[in-house]
Amino acid sequence: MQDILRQLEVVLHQRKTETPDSSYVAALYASGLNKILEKVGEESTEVILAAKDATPDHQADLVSETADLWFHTLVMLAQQNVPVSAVTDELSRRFGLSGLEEKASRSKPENTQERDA
Ligand SMILES: N=c1c2ncn([C@@H]3O[C@H](COP(=O)(O)OP(=O)(O)OP(=O)(O)O)[C@@H](O)[C@H]3O)c2ncn1[C@@H]1O[C@H](COP(=O)(O)O)[C@@H](O)[C@H]1O
Repeated sequence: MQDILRQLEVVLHQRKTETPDSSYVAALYASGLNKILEKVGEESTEVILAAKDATPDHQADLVSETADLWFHTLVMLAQQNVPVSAVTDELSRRFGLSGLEEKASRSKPENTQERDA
């Protein structure tokens, strides 16, 4: 895993014992899961808008908005006590596995779908 993700994860867990007035992350925890999820949704929209921006220098905005989204996603994982390594391990497990093949292995035969409906 990238060092910055590891370092940030340590800080995010440390913030659980700090006061909201001294830390943005502690303030998010104090506001609760819904506020954290709201931020994840908000930052997702900002990433989409930055990616669709047609100006020549929009890449800097896209990088910044993606960093905001990743950051808030990391806060969500920490709040839920899900280690970042669980996500990177899952990506490693999928590495080299065709998305199309994986999707095909998930779909049920038609007659089974009808029976389960
Ligand atoms: N990487 C980040 C990081 N990225 C973005 N942000 C904050 O996320 C917020 C982004 O939200 P918005 O753009 O919507 O701005 P906003 O209007 O201030 O947000 P709201 O008032 O709507 O909640 C800003 O306040 C940013 O400063 C971050 N805040 C903290 N970190 C890391 O987390 C560590 C701990 O932060 P503190 O808990 O504040 O010490 C820091 O040392 C950094 O490493």
